[in-house]
This record gives sequence, structure tokens and C-alpha cells, in this order.
Amino acid sequence: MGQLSNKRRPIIIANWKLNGTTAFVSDLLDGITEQWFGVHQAEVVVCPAFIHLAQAVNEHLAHSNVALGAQDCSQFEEGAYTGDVSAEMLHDIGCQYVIVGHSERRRFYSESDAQVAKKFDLVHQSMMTPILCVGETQEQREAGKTLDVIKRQVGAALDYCGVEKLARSVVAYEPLWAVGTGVTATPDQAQEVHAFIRELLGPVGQAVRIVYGGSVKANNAETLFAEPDIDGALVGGAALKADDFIEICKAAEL
Ligand SMILES: O=C[C@H](O)COP(=O)(O)O
Repeated sequence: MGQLSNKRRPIIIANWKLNGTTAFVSDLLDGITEQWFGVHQAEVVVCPAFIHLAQAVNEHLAHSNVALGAQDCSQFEEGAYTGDVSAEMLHDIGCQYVIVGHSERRRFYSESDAQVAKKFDLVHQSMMTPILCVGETQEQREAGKTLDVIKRQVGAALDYCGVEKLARSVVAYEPLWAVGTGVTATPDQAQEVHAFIRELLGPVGQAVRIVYGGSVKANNAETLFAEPDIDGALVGGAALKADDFIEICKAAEL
């Protein structure tokens, strides 16, 4: 992949969102682990729904080289917060990664930058790696505000947690107009924002993996990954079929 691949290990993350039964998840995990064994340049992470995490660990991932992530966590550590799942619970069950600030959480649950920053910090406190999602709406892009939005979203985590924690994180750039729409950002559009995020992080930015998300498919992954600041992908729809997802993972190693 891109010219900086010697410095940053590519990472491909499957976000299965609100999908799957135990049988579906079982088949999908079998399909992925059977095709992704041995040593690989790219790191592969799967993020099932909370209720399928234990199944993933106990029945499929324990002896695989596929890592486990969660799609979200509570902004609270413990106590009377009905329905929540804490970062510590996720660590305890075997997660290594947690997505925070996904645009669907920001949009459908009104999560603020401040709440996302708290979650980001709790994931670190629980010895896992947060995947911080940022991205602009179509209206914001058309108004020329893309970089302002990204600066505000990354800045909230930076201000709350400090640059050292950002250095040990993954950032996912997901323009909302590309999420689940079939419209992918062009490699140039994505590269511009990725380079901007890296610049925002200062010297540590060179070590941070910044992935792109938004209608990534097997047929567009390679050109995106060829960009110097795109270190992998956060994949939704195309991660629901093992063969399609594995094709994207392979493209990260070209
Ligand atoms: O978390 C994944 C993203 O929201 C991308 O979803 P998508 O690949 O279905 O567009």
C-alpha cells in the first residue's frame, strides 16, 4: 500500500452495526478466519454487536489473528446507567478496540463531542485502543466547512485527553455522505482530509493510523489505500460478506 506503509501497519475494521443472528455471526466469522490465517501485513478487526462479542471470542477468535472490537461504550465507568456497557466490561470480555463517535451515534443518539471525548478516554483507561470517528455532512462539505468540522471533532478528543493518547489511537475519517450511500469519497478527497488530520496531531501524527470509511468495497479499496495517508478502512456493508471483506483486507497488503 502507500509509501508510508513501512511506518504504519495497515488496519481493516469490520463494523457489523445492528446486523446478525448468532448463526449469521458464526458463519461470517468462520468465513473470515478461514481465509485470514498465518502472518499478514494488515491487521484485521471485527466489531460485532455487544450481544455477539462473547460468542466471537469463545467460539471463533481465541486462536485466530483477527482482533475483536466493540461498536461503542458507555460514557460512564459503572453504576446506575441502564442499558449501558462500560469500556472495562469490553476489555474484560476480550475486546482490543472500541469505536467511539461513529456518525450514527452522533446522529441518532445526539452524542456530543464532549461525550465522545469521555468515551475515548475511558477506552484508553481500560487498556484498549479507541477508533475515533470524524466526518462532515454533505451540507458542511458544500459550505466549505469540512476541515473546520474535522478540526473541532479531533480537537475535542485532543483537548480532553492530550496528544499522547491520540498517538495510541486509530482515527477514522467517515464523510457522512459516503456512509452506506454507495458514494465513496474520491482518493483525493479522502487524502486531503487524512493529511489534515495527521497535521493536526503534530509530530505524533506520523505514527497514528488514519483509516477511511464510507462505501468501501473490493473494487475501490486499492485506489484509496494507494494514498500516502490512508492506512486502511472502516467497512460497514461490505464487511457483512466474508469474501468481500477479505478482498478489501487483501487490497491493504498490495
Ligand atoms: O463503520 C462503517 C461505516 O459507517 C461505513 O459504512 P459503509 O461501508 O456501509 O458505508
